[in-house]
Amino acid sequence: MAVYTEVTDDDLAAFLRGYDIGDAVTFKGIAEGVENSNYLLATTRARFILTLYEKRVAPADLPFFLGLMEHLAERGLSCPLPVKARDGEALKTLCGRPAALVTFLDGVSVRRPTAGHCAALGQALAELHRAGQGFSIRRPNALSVEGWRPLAEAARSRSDAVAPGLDAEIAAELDHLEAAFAALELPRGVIHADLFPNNVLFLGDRLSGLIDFYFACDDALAYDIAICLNAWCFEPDQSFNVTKGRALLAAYGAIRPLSAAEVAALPTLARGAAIRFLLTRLVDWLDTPPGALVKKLDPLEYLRKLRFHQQAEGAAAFGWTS
Ligand SMILES: Nc1ncnc2c1ncn2[C@@H]1O[C@H](COP(=O)(O)OP(=O)(O)O)[C@@H](O)[C@H]1O
Ligand SMILES: N[C@@H](CCOP(=O)(O)O)C(=O)O
Repeated sequence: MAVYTEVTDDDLAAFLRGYDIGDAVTFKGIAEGVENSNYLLATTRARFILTLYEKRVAPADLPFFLGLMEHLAERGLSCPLPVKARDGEALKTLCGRPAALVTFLDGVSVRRPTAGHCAALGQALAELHRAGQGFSIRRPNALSVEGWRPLAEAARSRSDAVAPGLDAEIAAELDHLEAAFAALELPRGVIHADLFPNNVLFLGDRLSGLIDFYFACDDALAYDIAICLNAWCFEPDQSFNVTKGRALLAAYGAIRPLSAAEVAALPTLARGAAIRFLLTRLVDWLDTPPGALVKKLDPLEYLRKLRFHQQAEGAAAFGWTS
């Protein structure tokens, strides 16, 4: 579920008086999502998403997220556009939480992406990276390599209960990745950092929008590709689908060609992307109390992806062809 903060009809009416977007017609909580409280609002003029930012989103980061969506939308990317209130501000407070309205995007996310979906995703990711150029606010990636060991420490005494030997396996991988990442020098820019299938909308086979920019940050652009290869191109049996990887990489490269250094770095970046989601899922797995309504995501799915990358040799394992 993703309605942590209940908004009453009176709260909503008072909130909407600050906007010039018509009167509320329907208002309902959205079950999907993990981080924030989301509501679908239809007014006499249009549909919107109302988000109340919950505890994992630092209020100091909100100008980055909202400003980024505005920057990308102005450059033609199909992403939510923050709606400004009568006072010109997009960031407001509602029920004691930071809150914002953004435009609603049509489309549905796909559960089982095809190679065609992966190609559309690769193109949109490259377009996002291009459109992000020139965005003036900086946000370091708190979940890049410097952030992984603290997560592992937070799980440490308990991770072997999730899988025997997991703590030692994570520690050895972090030793490897900390050295490998330190040696990378790659083009950087704004990345989405969580562009999983649930954050990409399609109308039929056409990609209609990208959502959920609340992990976006500055990092190596190719790290975003690695996150997507992990999230889009593994099959339910945990085999990597090279056809999907090739489709994603080729479509990305047609818009923003990869440098030789980026191609060479893909296996390392994919290992990093695997441990990043392994660790955040592991901490959530261990810290979420029994009976909580939030759906817990399986950390071991990402352990299996990590093991695949440890065995893989070069970017050809992802379907890369020069
Ligand atoms: N701008 C939007 N247009 C259409 N649907 C949206 C939009 N933003 C969010 N949603 C819907 O709300 C759900 C949760 O949003 P999301 O930003 O992924 O939440 P969280 O950050 O809490 O994970 C999405 O899966 C999607 O169904
Ligand atoms: N993509 C992450 C979880 C974050 O969920 P979202 O609803 O914010 O996209 C994972 O799979 O671990």
